[in-house]
Amino acid sequence: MTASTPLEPVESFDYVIFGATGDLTMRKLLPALYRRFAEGQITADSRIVGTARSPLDDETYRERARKALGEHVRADELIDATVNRFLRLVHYVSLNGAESTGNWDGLKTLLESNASADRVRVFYLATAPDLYGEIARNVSEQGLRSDTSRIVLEKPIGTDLDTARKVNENVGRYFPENSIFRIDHYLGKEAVQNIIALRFANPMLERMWDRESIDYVQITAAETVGLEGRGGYYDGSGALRDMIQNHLLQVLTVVAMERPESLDADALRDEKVRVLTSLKPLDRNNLRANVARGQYVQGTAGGKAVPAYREELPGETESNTETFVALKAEIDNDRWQGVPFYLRSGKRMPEKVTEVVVQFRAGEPGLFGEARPGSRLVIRVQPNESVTLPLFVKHPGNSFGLDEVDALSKLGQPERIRYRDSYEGLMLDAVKGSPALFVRKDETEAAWKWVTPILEGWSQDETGPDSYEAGTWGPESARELLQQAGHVWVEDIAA
Ligand SMILES: NC(=O)C1=CN([C@@H]2O[C@H](COP(=O)(O)OP(=O)(O)OC[C@H]3O[C@@H](n4cnc5c(N)ncnc54)[C@H](OP(=O)(O)O)[C@@H]3O)[C@@H](O)[C@H]2O)C=CC1
Ligand SMILES: O=C1O[C@H](COP(=O)(O)O)[C@@H](O)[C@H](O)[C@H]1O
Repeated sequence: MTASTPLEPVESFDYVIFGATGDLTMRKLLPALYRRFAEGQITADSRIVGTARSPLDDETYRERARKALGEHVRADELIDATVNRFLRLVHYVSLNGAESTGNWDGLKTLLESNASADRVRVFYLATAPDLYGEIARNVSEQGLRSDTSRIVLEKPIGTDLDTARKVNENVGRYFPENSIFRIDHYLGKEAVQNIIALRFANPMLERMWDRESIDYVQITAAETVGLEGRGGYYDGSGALRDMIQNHLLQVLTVVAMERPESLDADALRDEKVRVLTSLKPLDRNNLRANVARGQYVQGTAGGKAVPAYREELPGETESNTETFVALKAEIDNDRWQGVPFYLRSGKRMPEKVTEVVVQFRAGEPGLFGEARPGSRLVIRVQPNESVTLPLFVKHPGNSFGLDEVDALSKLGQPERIRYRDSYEGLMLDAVKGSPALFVRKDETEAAWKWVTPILEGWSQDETGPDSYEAGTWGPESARELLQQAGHVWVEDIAA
């Protein structure tokens, strides 16, 4: 299997991962670095230094890493000799990142050995976010931060506006904003980046991308999985914080932003912030009409009976955490006034699908009889990335009957081309110091500013989430949300 374009090697680097024994590192970060190493983008003298509190030596950590690659990299991408060469890059330092005592000297000695002073250092924080400030402080005060250092922050940045500001402030004391890379892996997805190309490289679409032509937009990120052992984290989070505040709002900004002056990081991010700050506020006064929340009960997933959310939680039965959210967002600007953006994400849905559906307005009655239904542009983010835009054409024969055909179908790549995992490109962008696909401080705070009143409204509403059966598209209230405006979710159109 080949990848889309050959990759240029990046300069040698040291990648220090805090939280190196955790799920994210094992499932996403190490596999991403391995794949880029296998493709020749990472030089053999680069180093990947895992740190966590667990007392492990290099060899034990490498064996864990080998096992993780075996589990999370596809068999046809795993080559023993390449894995062995990759593992030579991997080191481990046992360290409590939140404490100033401990083996910081060990980490420093390792980083300073056999490396020039200006070698790029990336500190990737894959721990709980309440440790970010302390880790940033220690990295800085222990003299590990250089002019060519960057710090990558995993989501979630806080749990509401106040805590997000604190995380940003605490990290910002030790790292300048241009070296802080807030990762949102949805921005690393090819099909999300492709929305920018689709909108601004096709004058026809660019001209039609507004309230004159577009009736409404749907952005769905549906998952079939439930808690997957992450109940401790998820129950304190819920779908709004876990998916909407970050991933879906990021997709929304890319769909809705004005044409940026260039593709430079700040030009793009300025436009994205403008979208976020133009979102009409949702709060307890208008929540019921604009937001539906749900929690799954027993049902079926992948042909198997699955338990209710509350039964999946360790020892907890009364949780009111939402595993599904659907909401209507409106953007208060000239381009989008009156156009609903329906956002929806949930666990235990019938299928794993992330999709943007742009519903164009219906036509007038005319030559072909009744008003023609509006076209629907469907941008499939995952799986099977594609873009489809059905058009009506004349049915072959003497009469003017119509057929619907996919005029623009499957921009997805030929079969043998591998769409790279979203973490791969982003992790290497951090090495290159390219922040365009990372979230700026004001973006993350603007997103929290919009989301926090929803959380506050819910906390004052004792009704809790509506139930939905696992394996369905969420509670009835999600359908009703669209029905008010005569709209329907895409699966109901197809049904
Ligand atoms: N897992 C996922 O799919 C995703 C996770 N995230 C976010 O990434 C972060 C990590 O998630 P995940 O890997 O699932 O979490 P885990 O609980 O699996 O891992 C946490 C890691 O942090 C380490 N750790 C905890 N305390 C300290 C400390 N004081 N100093 C140094 N290391 C410490 C732990 O190791 P030890 O106990 O040995 O110290 C462990 O390696 C979280 O913020 C999560 O929300 C974001 C997107 C997806
Ligand atoms: O950030 C997260 O994303 C995943 C979904 O990511 P995807 O790339 O598979 O769509 C989600 O399962 C997880 O709960 C959330 O923390």
